[in-house]
Amino acid sequence: VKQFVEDERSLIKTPYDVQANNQEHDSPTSTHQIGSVQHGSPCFVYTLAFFSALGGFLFGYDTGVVSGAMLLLKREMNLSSLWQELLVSITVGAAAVSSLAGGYLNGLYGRRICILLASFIFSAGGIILSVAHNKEVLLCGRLTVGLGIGIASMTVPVYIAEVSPSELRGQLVTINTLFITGGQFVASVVDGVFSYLPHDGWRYMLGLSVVPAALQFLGFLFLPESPRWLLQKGDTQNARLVLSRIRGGVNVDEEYERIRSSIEEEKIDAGEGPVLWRILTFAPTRRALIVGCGLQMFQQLSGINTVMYYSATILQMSGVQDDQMAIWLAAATAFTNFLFTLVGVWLVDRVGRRKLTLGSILGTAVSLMVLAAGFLLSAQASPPVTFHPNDPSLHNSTCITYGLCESCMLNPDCGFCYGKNGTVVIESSCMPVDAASTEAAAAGRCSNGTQESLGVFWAYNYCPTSYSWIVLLGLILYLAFFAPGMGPMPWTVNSEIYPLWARSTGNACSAGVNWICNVLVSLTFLHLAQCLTYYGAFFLYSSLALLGFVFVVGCLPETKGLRLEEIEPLFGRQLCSCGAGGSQSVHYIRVNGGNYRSDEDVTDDE
Ligand SMILES: O[C@H]1[C@H](O)[C@@H](O)[C@H](O)[C@@H](O)[C@H]1O
Repeated sequence: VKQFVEDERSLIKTPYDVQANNQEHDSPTSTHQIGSVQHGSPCFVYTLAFFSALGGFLFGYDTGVVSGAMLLLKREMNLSSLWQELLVSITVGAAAVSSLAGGYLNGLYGRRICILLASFIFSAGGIILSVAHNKEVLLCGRLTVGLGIGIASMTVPVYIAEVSPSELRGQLVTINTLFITGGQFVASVVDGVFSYLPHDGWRYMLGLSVVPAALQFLGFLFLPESPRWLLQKGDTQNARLVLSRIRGGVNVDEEYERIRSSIEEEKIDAGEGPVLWRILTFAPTRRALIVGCGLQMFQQLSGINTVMYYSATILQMSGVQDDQMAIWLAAATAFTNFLFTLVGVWLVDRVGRRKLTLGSILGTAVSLMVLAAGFLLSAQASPPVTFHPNDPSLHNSTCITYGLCESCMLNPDCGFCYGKNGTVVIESSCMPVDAASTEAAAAGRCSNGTQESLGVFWAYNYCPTSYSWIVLLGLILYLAFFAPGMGPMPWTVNSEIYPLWARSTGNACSAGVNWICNVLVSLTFLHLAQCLTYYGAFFLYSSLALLGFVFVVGCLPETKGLRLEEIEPLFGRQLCSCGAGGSQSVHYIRVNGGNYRSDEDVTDDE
């Protein structure tokens, strides 16, 4: 530590620093031009962003890997559907709880310790999962990784935002979401590869997350704390050293002074009592919290995780019969999500957060309508049940009571067994699904292993249709619109809209809202589909996305290019009147230490 401090001290005295100081004094405008400050080489900042975003990778990997692992686990451990559901949702539930707790830990111990803690928890969870010998230990492992995901999901964007120069901030925080979708893609490839192993493939799937987790842990042993957090805690010397290190010595004094004076001003705003109470009772932070939580809520309510989770089914509807093929096509879906998030990284600091989010959510709503229309047309053309097998073992089954493939498919206990004459469906029946696998019927022509020889097909969760191309089109459009904007922007915007004193708690609340809505949407999708059918469910998501569009039009100000300290004033105006891109032309002044007002409205006396 001593050596580190010495090194850092010598860094301050570099010619760079002298040059920076001179420049600053020569140029009277340098502290007031929005986004005009040129920083030194961002190499170190990229390194910081990479190691932090490994947290995003683990978030994506651990949420994505479970669907493939479950296919093997349910066979090897004989899991009931309740246990399968438990193993999937306990992770998301734990993430919701720990993201909320993460706010407190972040404020108290700092971003770096929280990232170290999350990577330690991820490693421990990975180890528990890979050596698990029964389902209870598995559950404990899934709960552990969930705790890691929650802390990482709220800490990493905050850390990256706080160490980035303003002109790169959007891009660097969005890289975290790129890593989330990258993690989901890698997980689907790992699932595909290890699904060929006859035994224990799931141990590798679940255990491999230890590698990036350990890498992040080791990396963060050597990486610094956020200078903003250090300054807030009064550790001025280290804050100055770290800032100098991450800026390569350029413009350090200016940034240091700006953060320091903003912390001083914030002390006046912050008031007394618990942070959440102070956020709620101070208008600008209350508005920021509504915007942050609203964005996270609409991200999940527009159904990303059902689309990802059911992509295999959607693709099966498009005519892919083979299960192994469906796994690989689900990997293609995850890759598309990743690819379009890359577009978001490229766009965010060019077009700005507001335009990107608006275009994305509108496109998402339209794509959901296309998806719904595809499902609607498929349902209308749903083939009827024409063959009723006379098997006494089926007499108690509800499956044989359905008259259409559509209703048969919506019952998770049933599947559709049919023959083909050219493209026409013939001799179709609705049969109970095999208890061990959804790949075959419990009895009759479509029971295990006999389909091919009898020339019949088994459709679980979908109906044979000629409109599947519309559904496929909807899926691709959905990912193309959602991934660049609605995927990353809620995380990016939340990392920058709160003042320092409210940042940990604000992000904890909004991340909590994200995880709670995630659980809600995933747990209700099947019931929703049963009550409203697939097209009803997707029309509902589409309407929610449209509602989100209205919310974004009214409430999301542009934060592109602004320094973190310049963003709070944007929320000094009434909520839902922060118009498009106003930040570049309107200047705000804090009046008498209270609310911000546009400088045009403030009199000289004030
Ligand atoms: O931003 C991410 C990303 O879009 C992921 O693909 C999704 O699974 C997460 O729920 C979301 O928070």
